[in-house]
Amino acid sequence: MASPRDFKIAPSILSANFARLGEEVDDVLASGADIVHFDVMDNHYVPNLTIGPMVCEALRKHGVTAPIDAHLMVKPVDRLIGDFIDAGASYITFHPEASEHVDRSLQLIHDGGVKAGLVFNPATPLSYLDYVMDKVDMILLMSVNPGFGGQSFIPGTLDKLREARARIDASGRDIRLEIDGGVKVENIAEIARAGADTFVAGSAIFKARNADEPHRYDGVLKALRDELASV
Ligand SMILES: O=C(CO)[C@@H](O)[C@H](O)COP(=O)(O)O
Repeated sequence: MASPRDFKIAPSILSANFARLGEEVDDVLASGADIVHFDVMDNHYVPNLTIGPMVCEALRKHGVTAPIDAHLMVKPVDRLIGDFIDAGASYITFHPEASEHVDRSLQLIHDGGVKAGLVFNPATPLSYLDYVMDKVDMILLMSVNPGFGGQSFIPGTLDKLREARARIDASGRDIRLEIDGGVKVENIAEIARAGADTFVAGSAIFKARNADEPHRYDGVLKALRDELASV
């Protein structure tokens, strides 16, 4: 299992103010976040419509140098992979049931020099990993059904995290185990104990600006890290 030093916090910009997205990303990174979690929704695979590669590229041009973790909630998958590679994504993750050829999609991502991951909805079995474990750099478990921020963490995800952690440990590979949905100060330690090392949090962070500095999120990020330090 990852040591506490390996824990990473990835604010989901789905909950940021899109009218001032560049500043929001600057603010949350300056406040101590590690990774920008970039939710791509297509109103087809999931019932919501968000942002695409042009916005990812705009964040890079704005000066964002932190890793950008592009979570593709889209179907089909492959036609967007090249665009996100060109736009500067650091990780590209996709849902295996949305890809015609999972192995090929992973290969396309790696061919672009980008880290690749698979995303599992609450009811999607981890068996999709069976023949591609050597080709994933990240496993993302959804602890809500994808499409919207602000939902409650599905408790059954804790057992799935334990199973995913066992698979990663057995593989001996350096694979991040990311959790997404309903992550808050109150439950992040329990989620970390179940095996996660990378924590996506949207509403918990972007609805918790510092009381005295409206453009900072240090307070909530410190609270999340304090909880992780107790694990
Ligand atoms: O991908 C998704 C939802 O589909 C997530 O990234 C949410 O944006 C997380 O939001 P919170 O549950 O943390 O508010």
